[in-house]
Amino acid sequence: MNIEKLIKIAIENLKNSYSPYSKFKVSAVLETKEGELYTGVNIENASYPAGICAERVAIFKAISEGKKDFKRLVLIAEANNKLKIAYPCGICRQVLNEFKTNNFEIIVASSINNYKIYNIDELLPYSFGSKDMED
Ligand SMILES: O=c1ccn([C@H]2C[C@H](O)[C@@H](CO)O2)c(=O)[nH]1
Ligand SMILES: [Zn+2]
Repeated sequence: MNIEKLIKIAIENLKNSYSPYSKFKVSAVLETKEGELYTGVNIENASYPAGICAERVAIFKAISEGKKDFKRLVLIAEANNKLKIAYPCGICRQVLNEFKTNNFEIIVASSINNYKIYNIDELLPYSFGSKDMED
C-alpha cells in the first residue's frame, strides 16, 4: 500500500489511543511484505510503567499472529488537536531492531504530505542484538 494511504489509516486510528494521562496520542501502522496491516496505539495505565507504546502494540500483534516479515512502520502522534512527528522511544527502537528485515522502513509523519523515512540502523546505531551473543 502506498505511504499516503498508510498515513491516512494511522491518522484515523489515533482515536483509539488510550492516553488519559499524557494526552499524547500515538498511532502506528505496520505493513508486512505480503501486504497485511497491523495497527497499534499507545495504551496507558494508572500505574504509569504498565503502559505501552503504539509501535510495540503493532509489532506484538503481528508477531503473535505469526507474521514477522515487515516492510514498513508508519508512526504519527497528536497532541492538543495537532498532528505531530513522533520518533520511536529507545525501548521501541530495541524491539524494532529485534525484528528488522531487509529494507524495513520506519516512517515518521505529521501529515499525509509530510513524512521522513529511516531505517533502524539510523535510529539505533551500534545496536545490541542476537549476533552479539554468539561466540
Ligand atoms: O514513539 C512513541 C513515543 C511515545 N509513545 C507514547 C507513550 C506514552 O503513552 C505517551 C507519552 O510518552 O506516548 C508512543 O506510543 N510512541
Ligand atoms: Zn516506545
